[in-house]
Amino acid sequence: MNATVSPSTVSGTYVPPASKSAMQRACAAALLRSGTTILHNPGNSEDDRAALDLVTRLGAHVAKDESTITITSRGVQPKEGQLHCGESGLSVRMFTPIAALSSQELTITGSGSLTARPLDFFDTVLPQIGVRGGSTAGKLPLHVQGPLQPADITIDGSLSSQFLTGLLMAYSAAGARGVALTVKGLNSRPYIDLTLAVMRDFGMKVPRNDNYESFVFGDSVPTPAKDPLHYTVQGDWSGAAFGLVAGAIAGKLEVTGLDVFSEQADKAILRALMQTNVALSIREDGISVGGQAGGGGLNPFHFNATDCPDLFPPLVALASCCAGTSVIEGVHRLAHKESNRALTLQDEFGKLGLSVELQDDLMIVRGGTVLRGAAVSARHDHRIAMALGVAALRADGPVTIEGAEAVGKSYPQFWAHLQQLGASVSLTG
Ligand SMILES: O=C(O)C1=C[C@@H](OP(=O)(O)O)[C@@H](O)[C@H](O)C1
Ligand SMILES: C=C(OP(=O)(O)O)C(=O)O
Repeated sequence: MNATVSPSTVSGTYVPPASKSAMQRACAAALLRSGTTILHNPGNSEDDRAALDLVTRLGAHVAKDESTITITSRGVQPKEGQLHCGESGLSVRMFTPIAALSSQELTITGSGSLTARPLDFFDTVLPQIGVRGGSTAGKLPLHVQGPLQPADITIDGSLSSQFLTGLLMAYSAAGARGVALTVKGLNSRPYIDLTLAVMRDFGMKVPRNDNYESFVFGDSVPTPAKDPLHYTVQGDWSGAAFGLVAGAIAGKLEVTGLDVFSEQADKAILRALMQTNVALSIREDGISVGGQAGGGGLNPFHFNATDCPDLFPPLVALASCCAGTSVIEGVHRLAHKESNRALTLQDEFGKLGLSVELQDDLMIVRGGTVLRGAAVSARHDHRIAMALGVAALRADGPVTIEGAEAVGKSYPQFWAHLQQLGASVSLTG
């Protein structure tokens, strides 16, 4: 599908979708408890659907109605030997240790960009916790046979926090006691805060976090959550970052449905917006962004995105409209996402005439000149598609984004939402 976005202004109220990071964690936590969980504001992205399919195959019963999803479980009891993670990095990395709680032999597969993403972490870690199997030359498919036995181990947290998320959940469900997960060089730290928050909300045993270097499971026994457990999935700061940037560069929006106290990493978009001097008001019941007092331009910004790497694409769209050079740190975190995002941002924004320079860990974006209308590609990456769609609002002519359906991975309603805000978007093919 192609999306053609013509220069437009946006206005009105914007409500982002449910966070797939929160939704996938909630699915895992619902699988791990004995009882019934009712998810309110459930997500419907491709990654969310992959997680729901995984919990079904791992033994839970999933029932959907118009506004909720009910998951009934008695813990991990696989019904199938094959697990499919779609394209979701979080699902494969979180559900692999969870699946290995069972003693059944399981094969874990995925599709698209996930088949190229690194999983060799499991080859060194699984044998230390009683799990046989591992990856296929560092990639999918994975083969595992548990049962996983929590032990004191040291892991590398620099490539991705998602492996640690899975281990924390699996250790907790296995009743870990008197053991510690030691982590070297953890990146994407707020995602671990989100994991621990979901575990707490689901009445799971939560380890002590010693400065993100050690997670210690003590002797305490958690109080089980009430049954049925009602859980509301938070609005998505990662998706909302695109809406907030659209408001900042091309109009004025009122954003609701976000928890301003959320643990989500991408809430940090607010810090970058503040540096640009955009008119911004942050309240518990909503955020208004855009419509600069006095009509002034946006200032460039310097932002470290090492712990919130998914913000790079919306930040590049924002930087394209700032008068001067913006610098984003943390480029090394981008190599193994749905695409190598440093290079795809450079190539695709380059077609719009934007200079994106890569210098070691820095991305240098020279904003301030009007983007030109052109044909670009989403490169099978949802966040690249959305960043191009938002930047196109301020181009000098239509921008056609090929492969626009990529948004389905995290935000299927993205193009419809942009249209509802008044943007000219036509979808073809
Ligand atoms: O745990 C999560 O929900 C995620 C963690 C981050 O990955 P890394 O930990 O690999 O940086 C992020 O990029 C991804 O989109 C979602
Ligand atoms: C990288 C992403 O997700 P995941 O790693 O879960 O596939 C993303 O949503 O940008």
